[in-house]
Amino acid sequence: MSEPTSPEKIFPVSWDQFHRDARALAWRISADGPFEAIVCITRGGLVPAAVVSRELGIRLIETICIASRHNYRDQGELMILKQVAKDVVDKAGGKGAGVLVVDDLVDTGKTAGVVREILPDAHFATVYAKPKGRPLVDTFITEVSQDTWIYFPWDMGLAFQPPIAKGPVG
Ligand SMILES: O=P(O)(O)OC[C@H]1O[C@H](OP(=O)(O)OP(=O)(O)O)[C@H](O)[C@@H]1O
Ligand code: HPA
Ligand SMILES: [Mg+2]
Repeated sequence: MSEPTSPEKIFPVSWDQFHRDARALAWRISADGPFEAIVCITRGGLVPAAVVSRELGIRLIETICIASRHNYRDQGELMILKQVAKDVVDKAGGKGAGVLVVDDLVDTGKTAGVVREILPDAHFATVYAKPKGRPLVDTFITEVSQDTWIYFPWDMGLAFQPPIAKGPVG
């Protein structure tokens, strides 16, 4: 995906907003439980998983470590660096029933599709969703267009903003 140029194609998220959205996700999921374990998709899923586990009182947290963007935005070959532990997969019939899978967002759905193959009966939750990946998630909070890039707070820092009107600053 090329760099978006118009402001509406850029979706920056502050820590505050991310916390609020992750907590809203926990509220929305709470009726679908109880869940025995969370499987979070690293690395992006680590942050919402911390918030959701605190809100829903889930203390068994497992990871599946997947890397797909080896070069910032360019999606490359999807690599599973660490699988889900067998005892978590084996819960409730071996297909992930009672397991909550958490990620920060679903974009093309490639990552979610791979995890769904491993845990077909798990409940899949992301904070944000883009249209292509949306059918793969059970619960999400905010949808953005496919050509929007979401900037997460852990990828950003404070920076000077030039005024909207052109011309010399000051
Ligand atoms: O729906 P998809 O097109 O598969 O994209 C979504 C995935 O891409 C990002 O992870 P990434 O692989 O970049 O790694 P990271 O979580 O370590 O940043 C994001 O955190 C999702 O896991
Ligand atoms: O919009 C995005 N933002 C950050 N990481 C991502 N990984 C896939 N899509 C995105
Ligand atoms: Mg990720």
